[in-house]
Amino acid sequence: MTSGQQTDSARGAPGAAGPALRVEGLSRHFGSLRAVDDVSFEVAPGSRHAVIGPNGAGKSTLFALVAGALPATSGSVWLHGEDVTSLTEHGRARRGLVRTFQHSSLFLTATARENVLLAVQRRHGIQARPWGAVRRRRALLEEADAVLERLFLHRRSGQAAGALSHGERRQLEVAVALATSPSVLLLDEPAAGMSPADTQAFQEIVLALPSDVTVLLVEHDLDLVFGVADRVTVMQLGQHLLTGDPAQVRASDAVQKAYLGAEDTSELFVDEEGG
Ligand SMILES: Nc1ncnc2c1ncn2[C@@H]1O[C@H](COP(=O)(O)OP(=O)(O)OP(=O)(O)O)[C@@H](O)[C@H]1O
Repeated sequence: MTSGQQTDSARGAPGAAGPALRVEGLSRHFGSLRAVDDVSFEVAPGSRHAVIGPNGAGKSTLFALVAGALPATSGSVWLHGEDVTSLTEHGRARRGLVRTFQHSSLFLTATARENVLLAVQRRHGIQARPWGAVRRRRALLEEADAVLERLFLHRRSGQAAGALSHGERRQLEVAVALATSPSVLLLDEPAAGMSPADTQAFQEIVLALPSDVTVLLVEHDLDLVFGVADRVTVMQLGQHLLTGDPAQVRASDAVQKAYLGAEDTSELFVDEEGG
């Protein structure tokens, strides 16, 4: 079974209608600062949903609240209709809400394949005796290789993670997350530090993710956001400004003013037609 071939139970409630992810009145205060202030929005199953906003808008804090890395001051996080607010990051990951890390969490001396294999093994609960029977080993390797191929890393599978380029490492981080079989994949500023060419390549990777994996992406790079997202949430000063489809967000005066703090917004959203 590959990451794209999962049981309904691994994806949350079988055949569940309703959002894959919902945040309801979510707040996080640091002293008197409301870094995230009463934010509510929903992420539809299978969506590529981006969270954007100017510096200090609260995106990273929101991401940490959703992932379970930071406790909320108030509000709740729902995964496939289940309230996961009280669960740790690990508990949420076990239910399918899996994040990548902005800073590398890879074993740099292990190969790309070994990094993915470890995640596959963890998913199957194999820790003490990783290799077991030959047949089982082969099945696990096939699963790891399928993930590497989906992430366009199969030609690099024998390379040590530390020998990969920055962009390839970011790909591998997604591969490791995908190998744990998430229903909702959280991507934390994947384009940070990437060259334009790497960012372009990463766009293809996000587009190639299994369609039944819901993706929530926090990202600065608007080219990447508008290249992959079917839904965008905009934050400003900790508050939810707008959730809409990309065209609505591009057309919103409020969004453009939030970014520039001014009326001159002509350069902000440049699409391929130059508009
Ligand atoms: N641990 C913390 N303690 C105090 N203030 C914090 C903490 N983390 C974030 N903040 C503040 O909360 C606000 C939101 O920060 P956050 O990093 O979530 O915004 P962001 O939208 O991700 O910004 P950027 O785009 O610059 O990464 C900022 O004013 C920030 O200084």
